[in-house]
Amino acid sequence: MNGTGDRNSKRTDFLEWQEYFMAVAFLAAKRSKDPCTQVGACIVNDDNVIVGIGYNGMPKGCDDDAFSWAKKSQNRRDNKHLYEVFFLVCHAELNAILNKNCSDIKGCTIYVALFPCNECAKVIIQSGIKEVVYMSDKHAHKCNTIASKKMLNAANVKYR
Ligand SMILES: O=c1ccn([C@H]2C[C@H](O)[C@@H](COP(=O)(O)O)O2)c(=O)[nH]1
Ligand SMILES: [Zn+2]
Repeated sequence: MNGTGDRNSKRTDFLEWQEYFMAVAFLAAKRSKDPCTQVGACIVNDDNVIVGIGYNGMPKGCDDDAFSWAKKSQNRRDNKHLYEVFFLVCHAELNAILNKNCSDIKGCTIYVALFPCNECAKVIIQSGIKEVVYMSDKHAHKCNTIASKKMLNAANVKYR
């Protein structure tokens, strides 16, 4: 339909590219087992072709049921964020980059549900991605997000 019910003319209520790619990122996030924060990422090239998708999950071979998803376990080694700094979980952006279906993602854009952390910013920069489009910046006040923005700025990776 075209938004007015007219079946003889082009639809007008279709998803714009950006809405579509962000929706794909959110769909990928639905695969995450993280009880608190589900993150999806979708990498797109200049031809509007999706070249990588990922979500936050335990590394391959690390059983979702054997590794802890807790944030504040008494034994800090059982937390998904070991010692608040190192992560057990593979982040959505890392997975999307590792899952790329082409040899090179230089110049691509990554759509993410959550602003990338410092670790993801490093991988984004090194992969040659030139732009980050994000939905939530709920950790903007945290050191890792501030460091992430500092690195992205220095490397001339745009974000919006
Ligand atoms: O750049 C990022 C930052 C975080 N994530 C994932 C990693 C975790 O599974 C959650 C964050 O958990 P909280 O309980 O909100 O601390 O988000 C990511 O994929 N990419
Ligand atoms: Zn990250």
